[in-house]
Amino acid sequence: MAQIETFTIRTPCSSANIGPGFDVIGLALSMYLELRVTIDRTKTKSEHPLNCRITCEGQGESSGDISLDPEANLITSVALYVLRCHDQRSFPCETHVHIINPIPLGRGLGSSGAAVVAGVFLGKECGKLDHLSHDRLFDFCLMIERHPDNVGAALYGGFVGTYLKPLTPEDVARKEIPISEVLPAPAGGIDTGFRPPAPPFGIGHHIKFPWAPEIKAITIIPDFEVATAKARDVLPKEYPRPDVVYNLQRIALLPVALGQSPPDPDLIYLAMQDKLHQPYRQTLIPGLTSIVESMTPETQPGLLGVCLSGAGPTILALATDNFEEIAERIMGVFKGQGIKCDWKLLTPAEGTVVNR
Ligand SMILES: Nc1ncnc2c1ncn2[C@@H]1O[C@H](COP(=O)(O)OP(=O)(O)O)[C@@H](O)[C@H]1O
Ligand SMILES: N[C@@H](CCOP(=O)(O)O)C(=O)O
Repeated sequence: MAQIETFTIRTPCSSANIGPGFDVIGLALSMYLELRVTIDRTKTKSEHPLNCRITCEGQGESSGDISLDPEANLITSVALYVLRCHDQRSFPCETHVHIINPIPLGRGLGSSGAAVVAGVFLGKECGKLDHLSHDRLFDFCLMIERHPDNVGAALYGGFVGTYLKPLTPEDVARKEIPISEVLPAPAGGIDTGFRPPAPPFGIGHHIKFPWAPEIKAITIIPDFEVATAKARDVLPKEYPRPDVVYNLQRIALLPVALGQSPPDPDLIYLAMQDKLHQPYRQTLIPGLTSIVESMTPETQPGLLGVCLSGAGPTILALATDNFEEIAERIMGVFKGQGIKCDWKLLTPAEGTVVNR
């Protein structure tokens, strides 16, 4: 066995929902979280907690939002969860994880989903847990990120529909245990012999949809964060039946509409409408309703459809042309609310890749 082992893990960001597909649809996009990992097996003792040194560059580096404590950092705490479910208490001595993160945090581009997916792969690689398939890793992800759309896209790549299998009552109880029992707070798990609950088998599933090659994703990223948990708290517990039917009608169209080449702008525009989450999130994202309602393929050549990306505040506009003009128009609405933005043109991406 090589004494110094190195590998990289590359996980895409994602845009979830794409309008009506709340907690179902995900699209992996071409901006990647990368982990550069070195395991120095010549060392027998480490000065770092849990044998792991973390360094970080990119988003979250200067703000301190990405913790360098292996039990607090989302990526390494997820890796520890996988390791501890397999009776390995810590990282191999001595592990260095360098995080390169271009994905803006708390903006609706799946930064936490990417961190969770990269984390399960990190646990698998560090623990030499070769028997863990992608589908089993998906189970681990769903014990942490409890909606499957972002993690499904980040893990498998492309344009995916995700769904949960009906579980036995015992397995439902195991899946829904509090997150604090899956990822204990720092110090809660160190050397206590605590063995976290392993996920039930076969929780999450996915299906890949086709994506027309002409369609590109314009992401308009406002300079403020909306924590996904907060954006879920503003949603109602119950919905009027006409609103549910409205979304069901559109979700039946969406995967077909986005797979057809050449794309039909009117069909896509219609298929990207939503009444289950966007109207409620308007309270957290000034300008959202105006952006979604004021732009159509007729008024904006090249535009196919526009929606909130994930829980926001990023706006996703799908288009075939005139990308800069469309981005400028959306940024203009945010500017009217005193909000600065950045924008990026992205394309569908493959799922997580490990390179050794
Ligand atoms: N690369 C990363 N490393 C560690 N933690 C991360 C990373 N990316 C995201 N996170 C955690 O996830 C949080 C953002 O999650 P969330 O509110 O779900 O927003 P998003 O829409 O970006 O997924 C961050 O504040 C941070 O705690
Ligand atoms: N379906 C979820 C997706 C959250 O995505 P994120 O990128 O904002 O984490 C939701 O809409 O809450």
